[in-house]
Amino acid sequence: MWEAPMTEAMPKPLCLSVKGLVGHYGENLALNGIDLEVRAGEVVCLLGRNGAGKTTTLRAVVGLLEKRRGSIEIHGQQTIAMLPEAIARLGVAYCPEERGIFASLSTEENLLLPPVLRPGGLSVDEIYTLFPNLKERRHSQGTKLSGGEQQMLAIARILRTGAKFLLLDECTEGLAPVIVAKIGQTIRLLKERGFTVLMVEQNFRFASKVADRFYVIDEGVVVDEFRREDIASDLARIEGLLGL
Ligand SMILES: Nc1ncnc2c1ncn2[C@@H]1O[C@H](COP(=O)(O)OP(=O)(O)OP(=O)(O)O)[C@@H](O)[C@H]1O
Repeated sequence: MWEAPMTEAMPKPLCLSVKGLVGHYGENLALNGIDLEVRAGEVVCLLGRNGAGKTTTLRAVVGLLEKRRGSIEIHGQQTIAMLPEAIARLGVAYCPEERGIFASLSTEENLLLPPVLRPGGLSVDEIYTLFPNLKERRHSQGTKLSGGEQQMLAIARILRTGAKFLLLDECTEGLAPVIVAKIGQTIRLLKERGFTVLMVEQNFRFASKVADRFYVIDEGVVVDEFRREDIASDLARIEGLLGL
């Protein structure tokens, strides 16, 4: 049967589609109807002031926010009522702001901790090729690692699980500019290798170099969106929105 050829104009398949997402912490409304999309292979960034609802959005996508309603489709599958374990098996991994490195375990033990949930994950050797620092420090205890090494480890270990859709929460927070640049290189490399990334970032300068598209969240709703190529011509308005 004849099939239409793939053209550049054809959009990539949807990795994530969020519609009317409402989320609560107890009685407190944190998300008030979030709508957003992430396509396969994109790097998408959530921006916004403190307390806007960015982290809560990531937590809702991976099923960690218990009180959530609306629609969250991952690779076309409705996940709003699914448990975190089942969502993880769809190939989604979350790297939280606090990184979650176990102090009493070595770098390598931390690396081997998350279970492999799908085929296609990176091997330990591939991870060490990507992060030579971690190889050098593989026998060091988690707490002996620098902040940058801990962040690299937190990203590296989710690459083993087979997840191809990565949710990164403030992965540059508190890190020196040289390490921030390294994390930028890592995210670009992951994109080249076919990973999809949804990230939360306070550091707009950094995000504007790595992300393809942006959503601005305020008081639990998306109030604006733009593409990286729009930034130069629309900088004053964007900085105003972000309170920069
Ligand atoms: N564990 C929690 N319990 C109760 N309320 C919470 C909790 N975590 C966040 N909130 C509230 O939910 C709202 C959204 O918070 P969220 O952490 O998603 O914001 P954010 O945009 O990620 O901001 P930040 O950059 O400060 O992390 C805020 O009003 C916050 O106070």
